[in-house]
Amino acid sequence: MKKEILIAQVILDHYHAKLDHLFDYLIPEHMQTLIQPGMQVTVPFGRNNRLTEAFVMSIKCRQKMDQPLKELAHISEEAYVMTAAQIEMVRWMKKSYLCRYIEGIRCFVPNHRTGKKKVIWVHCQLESEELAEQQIKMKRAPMQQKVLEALQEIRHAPLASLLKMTGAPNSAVKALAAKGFITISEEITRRNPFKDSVTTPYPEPRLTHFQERAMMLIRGHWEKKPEIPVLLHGITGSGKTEIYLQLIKRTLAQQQDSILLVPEIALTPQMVQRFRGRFGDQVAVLHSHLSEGEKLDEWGRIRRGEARIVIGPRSAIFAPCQNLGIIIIDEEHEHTYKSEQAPRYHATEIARQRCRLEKAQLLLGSATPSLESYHEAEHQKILLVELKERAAGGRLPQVEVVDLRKEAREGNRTLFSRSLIAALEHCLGKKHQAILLLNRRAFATLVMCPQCGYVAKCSQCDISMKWHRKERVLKCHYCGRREPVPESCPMCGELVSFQGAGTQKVEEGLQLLFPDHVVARMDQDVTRQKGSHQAILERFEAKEIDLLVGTQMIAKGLDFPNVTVVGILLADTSLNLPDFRAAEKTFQLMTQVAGRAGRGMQEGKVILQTFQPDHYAVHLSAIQDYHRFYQEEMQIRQRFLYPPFSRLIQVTFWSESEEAVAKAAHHSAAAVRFILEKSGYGEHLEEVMEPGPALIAKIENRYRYTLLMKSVKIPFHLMRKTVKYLLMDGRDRYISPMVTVTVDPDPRIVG
Ligand SMILES: Nc1ncnc2c1ncn2[C@@H]1O[C@H](COP(=O)(O)OP(=O)(O)OP(=O)(O)O)[C@@H](O)[C@H]1O
Ligand SMILES: [Zn+2]
Repeated sequence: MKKEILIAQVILDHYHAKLDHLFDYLIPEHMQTLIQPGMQVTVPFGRNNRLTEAFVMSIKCRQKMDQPLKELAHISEEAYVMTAAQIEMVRWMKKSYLCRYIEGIRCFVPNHRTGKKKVIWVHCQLESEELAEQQIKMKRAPMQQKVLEALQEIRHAPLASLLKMTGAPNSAVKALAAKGFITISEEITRRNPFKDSVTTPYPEPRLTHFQERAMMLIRGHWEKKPEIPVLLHGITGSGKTEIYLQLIKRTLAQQQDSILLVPEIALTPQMVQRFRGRFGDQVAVLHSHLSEGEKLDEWGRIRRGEARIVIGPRSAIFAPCQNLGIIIIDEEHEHTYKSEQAPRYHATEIARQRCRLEKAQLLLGSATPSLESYHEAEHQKILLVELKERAAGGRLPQVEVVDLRKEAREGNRTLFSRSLIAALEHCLGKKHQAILLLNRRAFATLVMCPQCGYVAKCSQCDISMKWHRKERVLKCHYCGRREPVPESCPMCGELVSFQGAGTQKVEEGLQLLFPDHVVARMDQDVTRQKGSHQAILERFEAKEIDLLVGTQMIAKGLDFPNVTVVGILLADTSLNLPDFRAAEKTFQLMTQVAGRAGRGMQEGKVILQTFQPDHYAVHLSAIQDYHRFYQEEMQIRQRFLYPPFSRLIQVTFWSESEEAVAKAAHHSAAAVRFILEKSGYGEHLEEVMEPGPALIAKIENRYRYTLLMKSVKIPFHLMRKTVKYLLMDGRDRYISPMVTVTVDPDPRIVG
């Protein structure tokens, strides 16, 4: 009988585009019983057969070989083996996000180069009486005496700390070991990211009536339809965290793993504290502030099932849980769940795929769900469960909208309206605290009228137009439309370009207004250092800070019952972003930050300052009417065919030469249109928009152009395939080597 030939199909551990495909290697006989898909191997590659790391994606059987093949060199036995589900996910990611195999693989198998950390321990071998005796005998060796004295209490200690504690030299320890009084051992220790923090227990409260009901609905639903996700829409302060805790407790009881995603872990120390307070060491955190060693160790604990609860930002969705029971995504609407680098995945999509493949359950939670998720709930693709009351008893804060146009007409051109100052005085008088939000992400220069609040918008896209200083025109960066800069406001009077003030200016202004109170600022400038977020939040919690000023990083998740006033200094900064999600983002941000007020027993008050008090996102967030906002916004999305009524693909071109980048963008658009026309979609070519300079037209001296495609009539997968075929695989024909191209299917940030 003829023997079968076993062939491993591998992906090389290389990021080069030309190597992004499967390579066949013969599996030598002695490996045939050992090898499995998902394993890490070493293969000879290239003309001089350099040994290269690779991953086995599949194994196939052949009767004969079509061509001579090289043999696998080695199986890395200690390395992580991807599961079948993970291999399938990698294939799916490649197709969906147009990334390379290795980029997908590296999400699941991090490139941990640091080995395990070894620590030398000293163990005392003497019983306490004996020890005391020896100590007396050792008068002439005071250093050895000191070491023994230290060990009397603690019995075991890492060598390094023992030496530090006693001031003794290493020779003293060696001498003691030679006498047999102590032993020395080398041990692998876990680098614990929580080693310096104290965990206070977080006792389980009695669920409120509404929480109880929500739990029942969720559990009942999953008993019948475990594959259908749940959207938990709970108002701010409604106690969603407690629902997460309880669901995870059940999962734990079934010996299964849980993943809880949070938008940004540094901003949510309270969440981690609560989970550690309830579940202790079974909680692992994965995030970018951990050292490589800490990351590796946490990863190992998860893989071995020692830590069954994983908390982390979007990348934690790839945690190596081997028996996944549930994934919970808190603040599911947050844009941080979308990766802005290859692979450009969305954590919620990955979660869905993982849950499907690993038979786990998925819960999305938010006070302001993304339109996409709510839309799915409306169409029964996910189950909507609502929490409409605050858990701790308080009510939602009252919101006062302040019209800054009126304030200006009446002579107050400062950043602080009279209502805001009055509210802050009242708040501080009662020894309460306040949060002030200034969203500074206003990098686009807009044309706006401070008299009436008018903003120049594109008539085709309903997006605010960007002012191009050099060319003296207004441009829509979606469709490329150009318009002259109006000399005067078409609504009333004079036009000025709008400039937002920074948080630092606000901080200074507040300190002048309230010289006897402590003002602090939290934004990216102050929090670049590791742990500084937490330090500020701890001071705020300890009431050492009265007024906290910040960017949107203070809007989320914070739960401080003593905060009774929230000031939103300028709602317009995010409202005027040239992004079709600007209204949605504003509504979410306003609602979230307003939700920080009055979470305890005292009533909260919110002052929302704006030039556009009549904008639906502003007044609907003021009355906290999510449902009406959803309906209004959906009408606009439908009229202009934005997601969820279309799917977008964004191609970005980068180059140091503006000419090259413009040429590449235009050639690419033409090529894509040409193919789509050939495929029979000639009537819908307007779905491939005119390319133009990106919202941030130049970064680090490299010019950026974007090409946006809006799939409505042209099928999304066809568009995606066309883009991949032309602009990625065949890019050399249309695009100069000076230009870098990135493709983002379903972009979250457009521009
Ligand atoms: N069953 C309960 N009984 C008493 N207090 C509760 C209960 N559940 C939650 N709380 C308290 O209610 C407060 C708000 O809860 P939590 O922080 O979970 O709100 P949330 O829904 O996550 O809100 P947000 O979206 O604003 O972050 C917390 O201080 C929490 O301790
Ligand atoms: Zn336009």
